[in-house]
Amino acid sequence: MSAIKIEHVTKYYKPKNVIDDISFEVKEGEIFGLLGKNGAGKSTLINMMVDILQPTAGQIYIFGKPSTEIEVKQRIGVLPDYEAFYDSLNPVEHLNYFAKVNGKRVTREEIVHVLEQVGLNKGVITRKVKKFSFGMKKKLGIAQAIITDPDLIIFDEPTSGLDAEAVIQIQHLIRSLNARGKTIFMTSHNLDEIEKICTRIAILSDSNVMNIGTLNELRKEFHAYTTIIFKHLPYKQDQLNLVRNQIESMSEKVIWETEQTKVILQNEMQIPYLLKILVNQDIQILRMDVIEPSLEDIFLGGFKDRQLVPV
Ligand SMILES: Nc1ncnc2c1ncn2[C@@H]1O[C@H](COP(=O)(O)OP(=O)(O)OP(=O)(O)O)[C@@H](O)[C@H]1O
Repeated sequence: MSAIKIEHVTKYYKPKNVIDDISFEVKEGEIFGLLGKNGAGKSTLINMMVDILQPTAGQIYIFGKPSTEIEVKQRIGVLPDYEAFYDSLNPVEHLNYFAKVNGKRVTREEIVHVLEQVGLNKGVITRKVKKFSFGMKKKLGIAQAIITDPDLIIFDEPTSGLDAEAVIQIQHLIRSLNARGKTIFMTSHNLDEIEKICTRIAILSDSNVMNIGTLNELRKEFHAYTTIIFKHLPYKQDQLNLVRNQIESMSEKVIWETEQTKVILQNEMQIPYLLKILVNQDIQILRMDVIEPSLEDIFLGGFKDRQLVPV
């Protein structure tokens, strides 16, 4: 069953649709990453999923039921893009109250355990939230998203503003929640993070999900370039002439150096052909590296019809 099903959803904010007729599904058990530039509509979409905002048109289903149903809401935990804490409570009191309001009883031990998981240790959990730093509030928001043990957890930029150690801790937590069967839907501006953690990725652009897939599928879809770098003994002059003609006829771009050649290919299926050229000309290869395009190359390189610029 799909954990999230978005069907022809539109959201109009004067003077235009910020989300314009988008449809996609997130399967149970996925870590699904939503990418988009500032203002692309990621938070608007999340707020519609959790029924804080109503779509202008379209339907959203969570675990097969309309997202407006109360029993569905109880299966979702969310870290929104805004803060909603009671300043005068400490984090233990806050999570206890939050869980109660959502119809779940949690023990103090469970709360302390969740706070530890997000990096809020015993030293700070008796402090009032109003004294918390930005990063501490972000961690509390993550704790709030998971305290009721929901099946679907939605994180809007879970690691933005956190220090490096906390980022690693939260990424580890997201993976371990997923390993326990939780479906994760997250946004992030950290492309390395999305690349590292997410099983599938959607790119939201101009109010439409332009593309969805695994990193490998996106690489193919965006015609991302593969770079081959090989180190070799210096070419002899006659070798160089022959190799140059053949490689330049198959490659987007070649950078020739005395003992290293960098070949940019549009298609990894060209690699065997490249190897054949080198072997036939008896080039003495010492080392070879294949550099796959990263999510950053894909995202910053442009969308479907704009191909990436080779480096
Ligand atoms: N209440 C509102 N009224 C009018 N326009 C709004 C409202 N909320 C958001 N918008 C507009 O909708 C668009 C999408 O905003 P949204 O916050 O969803 O983007 P985002 O992808 O989450 O951006 P960021 O990465 O900066 O958080 C923006 O152009 C924003 O100005």
